[in-house]
Amino acid sequence: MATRIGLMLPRPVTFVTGNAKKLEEVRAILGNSIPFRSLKLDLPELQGEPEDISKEKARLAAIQVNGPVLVEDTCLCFNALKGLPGPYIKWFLEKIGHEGLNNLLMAYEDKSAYASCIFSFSLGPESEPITFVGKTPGKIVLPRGPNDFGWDPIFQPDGFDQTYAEMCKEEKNKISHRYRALALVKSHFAEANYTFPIED
Ligand SMILES: O=P(O)(O)OP(=O)(O)OP(=O)(O)OC[C@H]1O[C@@H](n2cnc3c(O)ncnc32)[C@H](O)[C@@H]1O
Ligand SMILES: [Mg+2]
Repeated sequence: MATRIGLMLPRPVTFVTGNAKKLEEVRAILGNSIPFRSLKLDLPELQGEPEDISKEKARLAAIQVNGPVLVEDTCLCFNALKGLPGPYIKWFLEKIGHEGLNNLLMAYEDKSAYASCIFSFSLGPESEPITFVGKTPGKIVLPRGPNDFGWDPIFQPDGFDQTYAEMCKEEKNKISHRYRALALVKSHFAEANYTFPIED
């Protein structure tokens, strides 16, 4: 059987994020399937549509790293608010907290929401990033469970009685928006058959 030779990447892939919890989940989900190193950088984020924000982050990251990069942007979208706060969830969470986020939906019967994770992968500063989107539908509830990662206590995925925060990590990582997006990233890497230089 002929072996397909994949594109040899000039450097290992760098996952750029300023968020330690994201990194922890990405490590747990990817395991050894895609070798990567991480770099803690909080990149400036454009305003606009989630895919454009994620792509722009990858462009900036690829310039800083001067090599292949993976970044992700996470959104929490309320259906009654036509997808808002969406990519602005970080600032909403920081300013108004879990209670304020619940209050935003007070005027609406519809408490449904979805979490989405948009990974962008760029081969380097000259390349157009490719995006991979994973979504998990659910609803916004009063906070339940440990408060150690973002809006986990107020998001209850459909089909479950627990919020993300109440679930054990393994369970969240089997159904999460991040897991679903990373499944697409993994398929792309398998398809492209990239080869990586040995880390020095
Ligand atoms: O450096 P980056 O990767 O951008 O990390 P960040 O913390 O700035 O993250 P985002 O810009 O994607 O903003 C998403 C917000 O949602 C939070 N968040 C991301 N993933 C989450 C998850 O799985 N569960 C709960 N909160 C999450 C995160 O802490 C932020 O407040
Ligand atoms: Mg950010």
